[in-house]
Amino acid sequence: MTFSIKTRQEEIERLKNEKLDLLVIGGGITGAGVALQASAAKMKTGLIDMQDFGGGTSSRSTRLVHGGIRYLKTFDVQVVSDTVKERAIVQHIAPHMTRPDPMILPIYDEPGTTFTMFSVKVAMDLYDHLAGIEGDSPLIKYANYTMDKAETLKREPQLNSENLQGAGVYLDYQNNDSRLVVENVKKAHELGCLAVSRLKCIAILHNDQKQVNGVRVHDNLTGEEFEIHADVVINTSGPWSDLVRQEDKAVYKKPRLRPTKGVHLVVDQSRLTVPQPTYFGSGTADGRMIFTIPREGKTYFGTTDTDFTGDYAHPTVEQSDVDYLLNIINKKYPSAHLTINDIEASWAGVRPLIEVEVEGNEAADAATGASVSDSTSAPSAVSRGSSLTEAEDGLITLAGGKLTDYRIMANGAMKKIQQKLHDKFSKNFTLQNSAEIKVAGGDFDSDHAEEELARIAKNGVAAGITADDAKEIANLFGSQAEQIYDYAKTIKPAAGLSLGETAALDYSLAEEMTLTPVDYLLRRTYHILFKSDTLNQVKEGVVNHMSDYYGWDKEQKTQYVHDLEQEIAQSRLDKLKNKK
Ligand SMILES: Cc1cc2nc3c(=O)[nH]c(=O)nc-3n(C[C@H](O)[C@H](O)[C@H](O)COP(=O)(O)OP(=O)(O)OC[C@H]3O[C@@H](n4cnc5c(N)ncnc54)[C@H](O)[C@@H]3O)c2cc1C
Ligand SMILES: O=P(O)(O)OC[C@H](O)CO
Repeated sequence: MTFSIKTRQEEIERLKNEKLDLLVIGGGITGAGVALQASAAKMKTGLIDMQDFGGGTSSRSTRLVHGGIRYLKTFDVQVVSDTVKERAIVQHIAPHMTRPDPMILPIYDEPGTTFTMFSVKVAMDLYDHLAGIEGDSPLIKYANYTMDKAETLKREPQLNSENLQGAGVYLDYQNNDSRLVVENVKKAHELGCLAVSRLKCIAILHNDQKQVNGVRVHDNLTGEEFEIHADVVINTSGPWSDLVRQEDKAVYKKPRLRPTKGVHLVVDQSRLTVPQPTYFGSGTADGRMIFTIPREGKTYFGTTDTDFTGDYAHPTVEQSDVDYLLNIINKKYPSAHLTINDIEASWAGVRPLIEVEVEGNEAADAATGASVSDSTSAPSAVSRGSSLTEAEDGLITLAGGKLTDYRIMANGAMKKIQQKLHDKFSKNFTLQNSAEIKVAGGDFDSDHAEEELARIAKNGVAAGITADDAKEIANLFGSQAEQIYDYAKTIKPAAGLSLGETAALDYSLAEEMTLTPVDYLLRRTYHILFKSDTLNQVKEGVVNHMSDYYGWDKEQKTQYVHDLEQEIAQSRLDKLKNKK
């Protein structure tokens, strides 16, 4: 019960009564990375999120740890240089989620193409060079190469052959974004961070010298409001960063973000079969590039990139998003003939793109060099860099960036926080090398991850769990699977769930601050997004088991079931399908 509803109240009492060195507002990947590094440096750290950890953009990405090869076209070389090197480090510290998965980049002779056969080879060579994939690199087996048209069609037969020139193949990594967040949060918590979800910052507090010294929060579970005091406060609220800065009424001047929405759609792999992740030009004048990615027996594809001014917590997939993506996919894979009825799941996320340079006396350090654009630029031309700023009253904001460079973004922020605690509060902390701090579940040999996860899964079978469940548990929870297998030895399967599913759920409730069925089925596991075939079988068992664990009354259980069914209906695009 180390990270659960049972510890949540205890930690709220500590947040009320103990002054922190650092408070982190926002528990997406950016905030989680800062909280882990601050806790590793033995700062008394608090991390709050108004939703579930990872409930924002960090569970709505393309689920890649990648260097953004297309950013070379907009000369975002700093972002590429940072992120392409960072991939191997993220794989090292989070090996159960970040897996090498070479990308095919088919080249078409078409309007608006991002690459030609010549430029894709130059880009891939630069990409590999920046990542050190050369010479005797342990990753040399993933060095890039090109394929001619025939080889490309042999590799990926469903691709449109018309105007196809060939393809590049280069290393990128698949990732489980939601679990990357929660494993960072769990590690931070293990290192002493007071991490509480469903706590919303509703005001920024100041001392007599008009310097930030804390926040007022609203507990979204209980309705209680209280203050949390800290020497330093950092705003890592992603797309909400401007809204949190607006709470800092004394110094807020203007927004700096240009939020854009990105949508992904999921079909069964029988409807669209791709052998490995594929990344190609949209074939339209918007300069976008689209991914098609195999995952868990499904194929997902995306993304759109459109300015977004809606509710950042509930970005929705619209008909125009579906039409855009299906039009491109059916052109690139002419034998697919996908329609909206083939879509089994979907998700929409909001990029926290930085558009406006800092203004006034804000101090800015380019964490990963957000090159500034203006509102006339196409969304895809806006930099994917991040920025680190400090307002006149001391509120620090770390925004933008990618999920891939979360660790180096946090590195930059930690140097500023360390300096501030030294200069203003005479507190000295030693920053740790976060490249060597494995996230929760990463305690196994990263250089032999596949073999290690297979070895771990065998222990699950020995505990009486089916081979499929044991493998899935190992892939999701990494070295923590051993704990789940131990659970399995002492419990009986819950109604409607297998022994493995029951043990994994028990673990998540006790050790991952999993508070709702949506937390579990959408973010801690792949059930809603990639396992729609069996979702109906497990969801009732999950709800009933959680209801017993939490002691929900009839009204609470009805509400959680309603929220879950709404999430599933939205993911399945029921509203759009019913309009047809
Ligand atoms: C469609 C799409 C695809 C992408 N694909 C990739 C990819 O494949 N690889 C990659 O590296 N990057 C990718 N990205 C970028 C990456 O997802 C984001 O850069 C990253 O997730 C941003 O994380 P964050 O922690 O800054 O924001 P978020 O994850 O949004 O976290 C901010 C958190 O702050 C919380 N919050 C907000 N206001 C408050 C408040 N007042 N009080 C308390 N909490 C608050 C929110 O609930 C939220 O959980 C993609 C982005 C999109 C949209
Ligand atoms: O921000 P974009 O346009 O690169 O889209 C996000 C990708 O899908 C993955 O990072």
